[in-house]
Amino acid sequence: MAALQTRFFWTSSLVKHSSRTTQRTSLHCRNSLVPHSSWILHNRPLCLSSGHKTQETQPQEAERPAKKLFRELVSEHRAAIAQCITLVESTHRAKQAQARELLAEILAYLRKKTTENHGIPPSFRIGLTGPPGAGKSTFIEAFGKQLTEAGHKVAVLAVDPSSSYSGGSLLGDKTRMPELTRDMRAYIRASPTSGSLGGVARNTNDAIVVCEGAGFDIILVETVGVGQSEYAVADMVDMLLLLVPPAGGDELQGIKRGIVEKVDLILVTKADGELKIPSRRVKTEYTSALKLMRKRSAVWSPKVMQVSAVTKTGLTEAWDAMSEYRNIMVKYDLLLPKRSKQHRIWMWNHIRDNIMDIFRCHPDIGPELPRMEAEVDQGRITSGMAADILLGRFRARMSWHDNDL
Ligand SMILES: Nc1nc2c(ncn2[C@@H]2O[C@H](COP(=O)(O)OP(=O)(O)OP(=O)(O)O)[C@@H](O)[C@H]2O)c(=O)[nH]1
Repeated sequence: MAALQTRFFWTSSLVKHSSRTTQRTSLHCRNSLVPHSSWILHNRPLCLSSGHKTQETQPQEAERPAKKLFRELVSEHRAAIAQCITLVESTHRAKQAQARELLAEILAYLRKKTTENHGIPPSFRIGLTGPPGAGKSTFIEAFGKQLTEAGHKVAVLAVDPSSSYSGGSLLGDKTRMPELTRDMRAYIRASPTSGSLGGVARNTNDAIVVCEGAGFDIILVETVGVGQSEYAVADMVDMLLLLVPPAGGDELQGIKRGIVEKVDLILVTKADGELKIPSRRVKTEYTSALKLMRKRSAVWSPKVMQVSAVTKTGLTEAWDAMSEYRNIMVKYDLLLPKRSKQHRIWMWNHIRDNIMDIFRCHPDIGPELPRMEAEVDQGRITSGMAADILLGRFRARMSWHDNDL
């Protein structure tokens, strides 16, 4: 356990701070209809500021709700974390204005902390993906406990859009991690219940910021290894881990090649008892598979390691590899640019999702869509022509016309 602590060299003076501006503008984009990103930073939402009184009429102004929540969050009031996450997930308009204000406060606070720490962000964001049954929650429970015992504060968040449809696996579900749930140095948040992957991903991105504001220095983001959620998580974290079970065939247990190309560390789970030998074989398979893949980074080659959450073997070594990765990213000034790039990706994802919704719900477009799709299906019109017609109709009805641009 001492090893876990002493090898955690995060404060390097080698790194220069490089991407504050990009982070600031992109992470705030809470609503794609906001006209300019700086508006959020420099103006309080109109609905809140309109009732502002002068000192003469109201000498003791009540503390604004977002300000109060922020103060409680950074003072590490435990209840404030859930309140803040609920606020940033809210779809209520007035609450969204408060959420913007809260996130702006947290981001400013985190920027300050990053600057004070020579440009190194105060948290390490680690994504965990893997097929159902790979042993993710058991690993998080054992690994998370080791980290908290070594003095870290660990937040566990989840990206699982399937849970909102099927009521099925609730990642981050407290019953799956009983010890970590009771641990005061840990915080576990089940998957948000809002619908689409885009919505869930957006909530998770904001929840990461809240947890960082609350002082969690390790943020574990768990996802199911199905659908698109595993790709989404890759763009939310500093490092991506793939957990694979020791059983399976020659096809790398059906794990998509695409995700293997994105991972930074592969952990073959359940390396204990009778599963020790299959686990070693799977490790060899993945090591060979990685050698055949195109090298993604000049500074880091993904590793494959064996772990057992039951016997707790390999956990310290896995943490050492994670710390090494982070230290390398910091040393070569790659961590903040990686985050900036991710924030930009998500800003455009949210804008795209919102604009698609506006387009589909437009009164001149929505009713036309089934007919247009049928025409395209039957080959009466090309897909390009159909898109041109619909977009032309949409553009004609928007308040901004080509002449205004
Ligand atoms: N022998 C052994 N079994 C393990 C280990 N880790 C997990 N398991 C078992 O593997 C099964 C699945 O573990 P989970 O942690 O629930 O796996 P998961 O990836 O979170 O699965 P989902 O909840 O379906 O996504 C359980 O029966 C665990 O007891 C391990 O290190 N060794």
